[in-house]
Amino acid sequence: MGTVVDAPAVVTEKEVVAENMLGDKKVTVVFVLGPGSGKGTQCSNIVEHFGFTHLSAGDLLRAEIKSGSENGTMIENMIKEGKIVPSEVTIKLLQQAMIKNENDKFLIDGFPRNEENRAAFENVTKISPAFVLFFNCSEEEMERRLLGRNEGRVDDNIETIRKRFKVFVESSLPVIEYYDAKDKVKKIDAAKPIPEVFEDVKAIFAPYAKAT
Ligand SMILES: Nc1ncnc2c1ncn2[C@@H]1O[C@H](COP(=O)(O)OP(=O)(O)O)[C@@H](O)[C@H]1O
Ligand SMILES: Nc1ccn([C@@H]2O[C@H](COP(=O)(O)OP(=O)(O)O)[C@@H](O)[C@H]2O)c(=O)n1
Ligand SMILES: [Mg+2]
Repeated sequence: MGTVVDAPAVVTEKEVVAENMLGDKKVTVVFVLGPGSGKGTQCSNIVEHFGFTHLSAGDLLRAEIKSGSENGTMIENMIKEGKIVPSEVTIKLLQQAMIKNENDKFLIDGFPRNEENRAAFENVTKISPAFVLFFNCSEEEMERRLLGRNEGRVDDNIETIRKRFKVFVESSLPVIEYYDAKDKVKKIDAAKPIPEVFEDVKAIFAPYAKAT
């Protein structure tokens, strides 16, 4: 009896996800990092001047808690401890928000916070950031800003703030180093007053100026 040889596998037409495409739109994504450094504050300015849509991973996670989602309790516990929520949860929220929005330019604030966030986002979405905006600020200044924020956040207390900074150093800095090796990091001195920080931000975003 002859050996039965498997027929060569038919090459099925795989769904090819093209780089930086979201459905049929090509998107520009900028990651914004640096804990308690004024990311949200500066993102609002960028939205106003350069026509980006601001997506804060932290805000999306907090909205998910409020919506009564089945993941709500888990997310709340992670935030209270300053820990990073599993990527699948955060990426789903970011992806949904990008798909829902007609814009093609997004500021993704507070993400990717660790290697798992970074790798999973690139694998799932095939989107690479145009660059990473890193607001650099000392731990002391970050503490001062977060303790004065007064938004009633469960994680803006000294104990959680210290944990968040430790997580930033251990988990988020390696992500910044990863992109720095690709020459994609634009580091900004965030210790200066808000308008001065925005002057530096403006210089970086000039190529994305809205056509008037
Ligand atoms: N350059 C700055 N100097 C002083 N305070 C700032 C500056 N930028 C932001 N803040 C204040 O610091 C707090 C944290 O800012 P926020 O934009 O929420 O930071 P992040 O999103 O990085 O945590 C807010 O109360 C904000 O008003
Ligand atoms: N990619 C992310 C972003 C936020 N988070 C959680 O949300 C918390 C608050 O994030 P945030 O970005 O709103 O905080 P700030 O850096 O803006 O003060 C983090 O400390 C994490 O617990 C997360 O798990 N994964
Ligand atoms: Mg913020």
